[in-house]
Formats: sequence, structure tokens, C-alpha cells
Amino acid sequence: MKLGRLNHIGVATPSIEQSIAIYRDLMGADVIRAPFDLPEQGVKVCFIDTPNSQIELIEPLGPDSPIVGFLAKNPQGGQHHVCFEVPDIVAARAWFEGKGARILGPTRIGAHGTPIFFLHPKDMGGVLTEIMETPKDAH
Ligand SMILES: CC[C@H](C(=O)O)C(=O)SCCNC(=O)CCNC(=O)[C@H](O)C(C)(C)COP(=O)(O)OP(=O)(O)OC[C@H]1O[C@@H](n2cnc3c(N)ncnc32)[C@H](O)[C@@H]1OP(=O)(O)O
Ligand SMILES: [Co+2]
Repeated sequence: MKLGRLNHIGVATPSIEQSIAIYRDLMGADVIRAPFDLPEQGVKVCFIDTPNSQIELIEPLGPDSPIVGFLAKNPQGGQHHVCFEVPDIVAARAWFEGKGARILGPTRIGAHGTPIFFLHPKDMGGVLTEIMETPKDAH
């Protein structure tokens, strides 16, 4: 397998609206897409476009959100995960399983509408890493 494009950096926040203001007013972000809920993943999401990638703002949706623990430890929010693209999510999952990396949960549909899974941070040098199949109409 080859290292693919960095699709986004996930940033957990207690308030997507407050974080949007930072990227819009302080960082001069042009394109801010409307936030949307992803209940099956337990998050509200807002993508901020950068020239070559995206910031994915994520706010907990409900008490069982997978980012509740992270925000309990980091009440201001913070850098949560990175996401790399692969051409084939099934082949990628087999690759990582073959390498003994811990995969968190089933492959499921992520915020870009394509299949994703997560690699445990302990197997990625402390970095929670999302693997995402490249959207068919991408780039
Ligand atoms: C999918 C929609 C969207 C998309 O892009 O399509 C998203 O990206 S949504 C993102 C939110 N969803 C997820 O993060 C799903 C995968 N995450 C998980 O399963 C959990 O967050 C998990 C298992 C990584 C951590 O769960 P939890 O915080 O409840 O467990 P612990 O506190 O026990 O953590 C265990 C261990 O991992 C360290 N940890 C936790 N979160 C992170 C992190 N974001 N980055 C790095 N390390 C992390 C934590 O410190 C613990 O380490 P220890 O040394 O044992 O203290
Ligand atoms: Co993500």
C-alpha cells in the first residue's frame, strides 16, 4: 500500500459555531460548508476548505459520541485525528489487518459519503488515523 492524500485533519470542538468563527474571522477561511449531523457516527461535522485539504470540525452528538472522552480530557477541543485517502477500502483494511494494526470498529460510511475505518492511535505513534476511500468524483 502507498501513503495517500491527506484528506482532512479532524479537530474536536465543544462548539462548532465558535470554531467556525476562528477559521472564518482569524484564519480567513473562504469556503465554510454548512454544518451537518452525522448521528450514526455521533458527531456534528463542518468542513473548512483549505487550498489543499480540509479541516473537519467535529462536535459531539449525544452522550455516546466517540469524542466525549477526548473533550473531557481536552475541554477546549483540539487536533483529534488525521485522515488519509486510499483507492480501495477493502484492500486497505486487509493490508492493515495483515500488518497487525488494530482497526477500530467496522468499515462504515463517513462524512464524505465513502467507506472509512480508524486505526488505533497506539499503533500510529499516538495519532488516531482515519482511512477513507477516495470519492469517485474527487480531484
Ligand atoms: C466518521 C465521521 C467523520 C469522518 O471523517 O468521516 C469522523 O472522522 S468522526 C471522528 C470521531 N469518531 C472516532 O474518533 C471513531 C474512532 N475513535 C474511537 O473509537 C475512540 O475515540 C478511541 C478508541 C480512539 C478512543 O476512545 P476513548 O477516548 O473513549 O478511549 P480512551 O480514553 O480509553 O483512549 C484510549 C487511549 O487512546 C488515547 N486516545 C484517545 N483518543 C485519542 C486521539 N484522538 N488521538 C490520540 N490518542 C487518543 C487515549 O489517550 C488513551 O491512551 P492512554 O495512554 O491509555 O491514556
Ligand atoms: Co474524519
